[in-house]
Amino acid sequence: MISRVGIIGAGSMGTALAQRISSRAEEVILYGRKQEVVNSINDERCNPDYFPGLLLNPNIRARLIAGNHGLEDCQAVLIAVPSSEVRSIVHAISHDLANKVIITVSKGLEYPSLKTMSEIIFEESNNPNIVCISGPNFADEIAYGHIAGATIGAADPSLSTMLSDLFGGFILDFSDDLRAVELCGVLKNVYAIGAGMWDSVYGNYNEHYTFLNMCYKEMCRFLREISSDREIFTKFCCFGDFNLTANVDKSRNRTLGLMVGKNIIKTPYLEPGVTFEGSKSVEGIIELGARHGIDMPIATLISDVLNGRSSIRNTVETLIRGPPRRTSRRVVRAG
Ligand SMILES: NC(=O)c1ccc[n+]([C@@H]2O[C@H](COP(=O)([O-])OP(=O)(O)OC[C@H]3O[C@@H](n4cnc5c(N)ncnc54)[C@H](O)[C@@H]3O)[C@@H](O)[C@H]2O)c1
Ligand SMILES: O=P(O)(O)OC[C@H](O)CO
Repeated sequence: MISRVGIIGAGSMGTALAQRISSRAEEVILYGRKQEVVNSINDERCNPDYFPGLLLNPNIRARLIAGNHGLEDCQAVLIAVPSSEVRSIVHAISHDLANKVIITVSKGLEYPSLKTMSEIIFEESNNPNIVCISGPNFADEIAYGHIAGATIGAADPSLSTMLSDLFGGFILDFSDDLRAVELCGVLKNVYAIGAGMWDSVYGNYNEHYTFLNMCYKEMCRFLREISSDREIFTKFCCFGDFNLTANVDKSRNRTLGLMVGKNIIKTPYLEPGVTFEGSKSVEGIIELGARHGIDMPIATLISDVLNGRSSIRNTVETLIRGPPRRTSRRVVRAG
């Protein structure tokens, strides 16, 4: 039984999971960067930055990440920061991670190493007891106790059993291919951006679901090559999270695609404080596909638009009609 859990990252997902699992643990310590947020969580049981209206459970305590006091007393540590921060954070707390279960929820890929979060965590901590939790999981709905499915990805089945109780509030499925579960979360963010881009040009239902099917086909082609779990396609980390993020405007990745497609923001862009994981992992997913001999035309087009190498309309035309054919042009001279 895991009685004390440390959660690194007092953001939307860290706070939401603190609320959700604190009903199944003796204590949850939420580590944040801002003293005022730590004070608010401890004094008013509220995280004003993310869930100002939510009264947090009384067994959630907050501490500053600096010094990570109390982490040594936790049986499990959950990493809930943007993927770009995982390596530096795990490196900083690695001495406190021995003999613990480490849980990652970050849906990103390190570039240019192309390593997943669990690969980074193992490199920095030398602790193999790593589990990924991933699925159709908007943090606010997690925080407010709504039903949610999630896949527990773990190479060691005993870890899945250990976490089944802690995450018993979720509807769970399981995979022994931890890396494949993580890569589902990376892929779905990329295609969510693409769905936003597409829907900014095409608003009909047939067009929307035609593109969604094209994305899911490419995602499954990738997973067939890299996943040892032949059932991954129907699991919450894959089908559920792909559909949630690509279809729902609450998704930051889908919203990014909509804003780019509507020219509301130009790329490359600086979005301080907002976690857009897909834009940081699209290049890595294309390169990882290439390493496995997998062509990723849709992810490539998404990258082209994100990086200003193509417009969304050209992208759509290319998707529908294929690359432009070279036709011999007869020049008719005027006069
Ligand atoms: N929000 C969701 O619905 C959701 C659901 C599932 C998974 N995730 C994943 O969880 C991860 C975290 O995303 P989020 O949505 O919680 O982002 P967020 O922007 O809501 O919160 C990120 C938090 O991490 C903190 N942080 C950033 N760098 C840090 C550092 N170096 N040290 C300590 N704290 C640091 C920030 O201050 C912020 O509080 C992402 O990979 C995301 O894909 C998010
Ligand atoms: O807001 P997004 O696009 O980062 O998606 C959040 C979660 O990953 C949904 O499962």
